[in-house]
Amino acid sequence: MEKEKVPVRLMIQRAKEALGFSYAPYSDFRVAASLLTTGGTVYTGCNIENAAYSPGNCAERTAIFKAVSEGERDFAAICIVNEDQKGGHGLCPPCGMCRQVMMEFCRPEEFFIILAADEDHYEIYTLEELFPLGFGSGNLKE
Ligand SMILES: O=c1ccn([C@H]2C[C@H](O)[C@@H](CO)O2)c(=O)[nH]1
Ligand SMILES: [Zn+2]
Repeated sequence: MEKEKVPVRLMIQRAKEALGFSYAPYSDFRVAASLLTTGGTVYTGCNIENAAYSPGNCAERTAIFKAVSEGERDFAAICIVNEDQKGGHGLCPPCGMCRQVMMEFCRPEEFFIILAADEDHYEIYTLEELFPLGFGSGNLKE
C-alpha cells in the first residue's frame, strides 16, 4: 500500500481507543497499537503485563498475534500510541522483539510504522528504517 493511502488518523483513533484496555500495573506505561491489513481491516492490541514480568506482551505483538490467529498475514501499517508521560518525548518506538516479529510478516520497505502522540503529531517510518538488515525467512532459504 502506498504511504499516502494509509488511513493514519483512523489508525491513531483506533489505537487510542485500545489504550483503555492496557494492563500495565507494574510499569504504569500504557501502550496500544492498531494494525492495518492490506485488505483494510484494523486489529488493535494493548500491552498486557504479568506479575512474573517476562510473560508480559507488548501492544504491537498483541495486535499482530490477534490478526495472525484469525488468518491474516499481509499487513500494511501499524500505529503505536502511549499514554502521555511526564518528561517523556511523547512517541513510543517498538522494542526490538516487536520489530523482529514485524519482520516475519511484513516487507520491511513497504510496512509503515506510525508513532503517534495524537492525530496531529506523529512520525511515519518504514520497518526497513527502524530495523535495517533484519534477519528474516529469506536468510534461511533461497
Ligand atoms: O513499543 C512498546 C514499548 C513498550 N511496551 C510495553 C511493554 C511493557 O508492558 C511496558 C514498559 O516497557 O510498555 C509496548 O507495549 N510497546
Ligand atoms: Zn515490543
